[in-house]
Amino acid sequence: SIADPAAFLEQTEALRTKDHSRFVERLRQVRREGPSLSTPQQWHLRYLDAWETMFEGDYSRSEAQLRDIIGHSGDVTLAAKASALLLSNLGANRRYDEAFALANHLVDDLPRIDDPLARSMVLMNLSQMFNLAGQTDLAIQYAGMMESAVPPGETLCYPFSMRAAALNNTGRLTSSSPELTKAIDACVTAGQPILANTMWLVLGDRFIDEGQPRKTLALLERIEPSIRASDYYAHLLSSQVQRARANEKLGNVEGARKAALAALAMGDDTEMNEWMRDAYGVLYRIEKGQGHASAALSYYERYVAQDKGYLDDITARDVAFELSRQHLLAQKLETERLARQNSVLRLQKALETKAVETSRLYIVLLLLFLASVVFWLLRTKRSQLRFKKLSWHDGLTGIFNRQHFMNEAERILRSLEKRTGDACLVFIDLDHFKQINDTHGHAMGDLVLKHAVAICGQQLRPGDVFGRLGGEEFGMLLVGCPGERGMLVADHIRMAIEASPVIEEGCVVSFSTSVGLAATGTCGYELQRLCREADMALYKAKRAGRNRVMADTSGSLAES
Ligand SMILES: Nc1nc2c(ncn2[C@@H]2O[C@H](COP(=O)(O)OP(=O)(O)OP(=O)(O)O)[C@@H](O)[C@H]2O)c(=O)[nH]1
Repeated sequence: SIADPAAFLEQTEALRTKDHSRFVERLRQVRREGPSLSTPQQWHLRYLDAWETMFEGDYSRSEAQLRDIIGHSGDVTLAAKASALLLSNLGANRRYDEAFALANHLVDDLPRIDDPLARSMVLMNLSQMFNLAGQTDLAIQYAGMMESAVPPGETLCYPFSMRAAALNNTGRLTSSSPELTKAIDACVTAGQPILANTMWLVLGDRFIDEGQPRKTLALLERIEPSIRASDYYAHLLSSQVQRARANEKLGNVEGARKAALAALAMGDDTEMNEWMRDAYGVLYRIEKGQGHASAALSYYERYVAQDKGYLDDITARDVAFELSRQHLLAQKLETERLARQNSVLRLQKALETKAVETSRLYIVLLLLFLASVVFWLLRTKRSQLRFKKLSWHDGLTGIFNRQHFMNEAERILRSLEKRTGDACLVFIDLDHFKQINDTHGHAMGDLVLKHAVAICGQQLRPGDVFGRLGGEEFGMLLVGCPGERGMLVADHIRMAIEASPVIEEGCVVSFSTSVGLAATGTCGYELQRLCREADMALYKAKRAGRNRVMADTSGSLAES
């Protein structure tokens, strides 16, 4: 019984041409015993069934089985073997277009087929297919590939047979060619009767062509039991035809006729091949030789029909091969075109990327430019402001200069006038400042000016305006301040200055100020008038002995 189904199926496969009847018997055994098979084993069994179906000549059923295996088994090796078998199936059915298309696929697939047996089968069928197409060089090349990688357990029988068959097709093979002898030896040693018979029959043909028909007959005598045992249709037919031809050559008319008729009895009339043609040829010549004109004509017509069919077949193969080659070439060109198109697209993409990068760069540059413009504008604005500020302020004391003081005073007076608010314009002049300069130096003079400004600043309120009018003379606009209060503030300033001398490097410099005041309440809001009045009051204070505050000439305010 079947203990190891996987091994059993392997062994069965190895027997398929070696011992065909045992092969068939073992397939029956599997059916009988029905061992449980894994999915891959089930597919393997289906493949062996397909092989046998084809061997028995049921090509269409075999084709369906093989296509099922190729499409659905999911087993690369088995699919390759099935494809190889399908190739010879299509070839045998003269479906050359499909056969060569498949052959081209298999040539492409070859590098991916690792399994040695599957690879060998593919190579063998490719060799056969190309031999059929008259591409003997290719056929020999694939036989050579088979030869250099014989799978374990296999022999050189297949590759040598393929090579001999291809050489036979070229017309270069003779009965003594070493290629033929080697093939026969290898197949006999390997115990491959079918392949050995194929080679023997080639030898038989060569003997006839070389004018040694006796040797052919002797050979046929020897191999007949094996041919009968194998029950291989092609051999049964071709050996009869060979016998007929050999007998014809020897002038053995009856033997020739008998063999030719036996051959014709095997096939049917729709069959077109060189053997049927040769059988009709032999019969035609026999009838003609015997003067049977009508029989001769009838055989001749059959002969011509077969010959035409055979030649048509050869043409069909050539055309199919040529077509498949053109198709392949077209595919290759298309692939190259696509590759070129791809590289153009790649270049375009690279260009687009570059363009995007460039525009990005432009944007960045533009932004940088804008940023620098904004920065430059800000800087300009800042320096403008700084210059403006500088132009508004006195360099030594930091308070408003004369011009800006006047502008500001004018502006404020305008708005005070509208709401009749109060303000006092106060002019302050340091007393005998020239003496300070002369006695203590100009630097000390500067210090005294700054000191005086600091003291005045302490007496001011936010909103008041303070500026240096020139030299040691200062101006103040006390905003929201009526005359009387202005006099008090001015006197405060005077007293504060008098009470805080400058002490510098052990040197004490005391100084005083004279102050003139003009109030809006008495002089109105006209700046010029206020200035005049304040100036006159200051003059009066100087004249009256300095270190005092005097109000405008309207006289309502007292001296302090
Ligand atoms: N150190 C210093 N001296 C200045 C500055 N501006 C003007 N002066 C000096 O101030 C002095 C002003 O003198 P005068 O106008 O004669 O008046 P005064 O000496 O203060 O006498 P009275 O005003 O009459 O009390 C001059 O000697 C100027 O040189 C300055 O910015 N720094």
